[in-house]
Amino acid sequence: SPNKNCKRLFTVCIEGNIGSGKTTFLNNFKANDNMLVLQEPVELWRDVGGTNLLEKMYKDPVRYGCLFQSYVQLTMLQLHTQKTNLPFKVMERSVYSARCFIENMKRTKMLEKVEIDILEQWHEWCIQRADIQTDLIVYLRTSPEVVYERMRTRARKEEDCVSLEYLRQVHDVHDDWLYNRSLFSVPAPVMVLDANKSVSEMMAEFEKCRRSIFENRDKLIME
Ligand SMILES: Cc1cc2cn([C@H]3C[C@H](O)[C@@H](CO)O3)c(=O)nc2[nH]1
Repeated sequence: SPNKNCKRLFTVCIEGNIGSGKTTFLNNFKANDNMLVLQEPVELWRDVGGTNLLEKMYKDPVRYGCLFQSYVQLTMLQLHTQKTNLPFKVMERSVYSARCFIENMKRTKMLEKVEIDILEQWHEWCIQRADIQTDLIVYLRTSPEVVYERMRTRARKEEDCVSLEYLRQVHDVHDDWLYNRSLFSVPAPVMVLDANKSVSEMMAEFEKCRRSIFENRDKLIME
């Protein structure tokens, strides 16, 4: 049944590098009772029937990169297709940014051609056949040096071997996709925010973003 104001669901995906402030930004949306807020299912990736697949991927990306990304794809697809009667859904990352991480593994030769082919076929099927309507992408754009410091401070144990060089690579793929628009097609309008700012300065950015989502929802929805 359509949500209470009889308009179709409006979906926002928050994208950005590791440490770009997505979770903090996303948590602000939880204050709205008309939004389904879906954080990245990292806890699932850390415990796949007792296996910490995130840790294994970072320790041995050649051996576990493909398996990890295929599980990420499944868990993201589950979130994209999660039904709600609420008018808004806000997700942390997406099957689109999953493709960015796969692209980076391709660029850095972590994946064999056959692994890339299978992951891309899965991705293509998701895009063609699954209902993953996206209406707005919010890109928390950062510099690799800034997110490197934040990542070190946050000290997620699986990331303790992540280098600044890796963050530069992930940044470049996100920038090619969402800023330079020179990589994959962009499935929705993009709002680029300067996420190098402090948490308090980001609150103002968040407020602007939240207001423009509500005010421009009708305009932003592409029929
Ligand atoms: C869609 C998608 C999210 C995602 C996260 N990650 C990693 C980056 C961080 O270290 C951790 C949580 O975002 O998982 C990844 O390697 N590949 C991914 N693909």
